[in-house]
Amino acid sequence: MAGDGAALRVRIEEKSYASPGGETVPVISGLEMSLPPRAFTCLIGPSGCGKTTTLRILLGLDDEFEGKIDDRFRTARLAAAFQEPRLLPWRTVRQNVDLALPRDMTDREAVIGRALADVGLEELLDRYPGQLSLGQARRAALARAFAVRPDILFLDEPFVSLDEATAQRLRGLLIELWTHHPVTVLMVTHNVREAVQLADRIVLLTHRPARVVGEVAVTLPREARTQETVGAFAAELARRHPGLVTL
Ligand SMILES: Nc1ncnc2c1ncn2[C@@H]1O[C@H](COP(=O)(O)OP(=O)(O)OP(=O)(O)O)[C@@H](O)[C@H]1O
Repeated sequence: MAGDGAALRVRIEEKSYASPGGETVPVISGLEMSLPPRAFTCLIGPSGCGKTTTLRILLGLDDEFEGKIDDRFRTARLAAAFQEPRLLPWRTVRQNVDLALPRDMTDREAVIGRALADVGLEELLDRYPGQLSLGQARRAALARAFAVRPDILFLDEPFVSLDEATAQRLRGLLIELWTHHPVTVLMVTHNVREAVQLADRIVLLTHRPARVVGEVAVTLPREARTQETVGAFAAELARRHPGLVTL
C-alpha cells in the first residue's frame, strides 16, 4: 500500500437493512471518518448503532451501501479478528495460520512459528481449535492476523467474554504485537476503558443510524496508562458524551 502518510478516508452516505416486516431501517447515515496510517483507532458507540456493519463494509464483506470508500481499502492487504476467533475446527492451529497467509509468501513455516511464538502458543501448534481455551483461541486469531502482515487490521471486540485478567493480558499482548509490527488498526469495542488503554484516537458514533459525533486523541503516553489514568480519561469522556459513552 502506498505509504504516503495520508489518512484513508471513508464516507458511508446510507446503509439500511430490511426489518422482518419489510420496512427499511437506516443503520448508517452520513458516517465520515479517516484512519491515519499506522495509528490505532478505536470505534466506540452505543450497542446496535452500526459498528460491526461499518467494519463489514470496510472489509468488503458488504457492498450494499451508498458512499465512498477509499480505493486503497480495495488494494490493501487486510486482516481481521472478530468476537469469535473463527478458526477452522478441522485444521490445526498451524494450518489455520497457514491458510490465511498470502499464497506467494515464502518462508511460511518460519513466519507461522514466529507468529505463534509471539503469542505464547509455540507448544500448541499442532492442536485443533477445540483443544484450546477461549483465551488461547483468541491468541491464535491474533497471531494469524499479524502473520498476514496486513496494511490494515480490523478488530471487532476481540476480547469480549474473557475474564478480566485474561483480557488484560491479551490487551498487553496486542499492543506489544502492534508496536513490533506497526499497522493501521481499526478496533470496535463497547468498552471505553479498553479504548482509552489501547488507542491513539477514539472515533465516537451516535445511536443508530450511526454517524461520527467526535474524535478524541488519547494523549496519555502509553507508559502512563495505568488503571487510574485510563479510568479518569474514560470518566471524562463519559461526562462529555452522556448517553453515548457509558462506563
Ligand atoms: N443482516 C442484518 N439484517 C437486518 N438487520 C441487521 C443485520 N445486521 C445488523 N442488523 C441491525 O443493524 C443494527 C446495527 O448492527 P451492528 O451489528 O452493526 O451494530 P453494533 O454497533 O456492532 O452492535 P453491538 O455493539 O451490539 O455489537 C442493529 O440494529 C442490528 O440489529
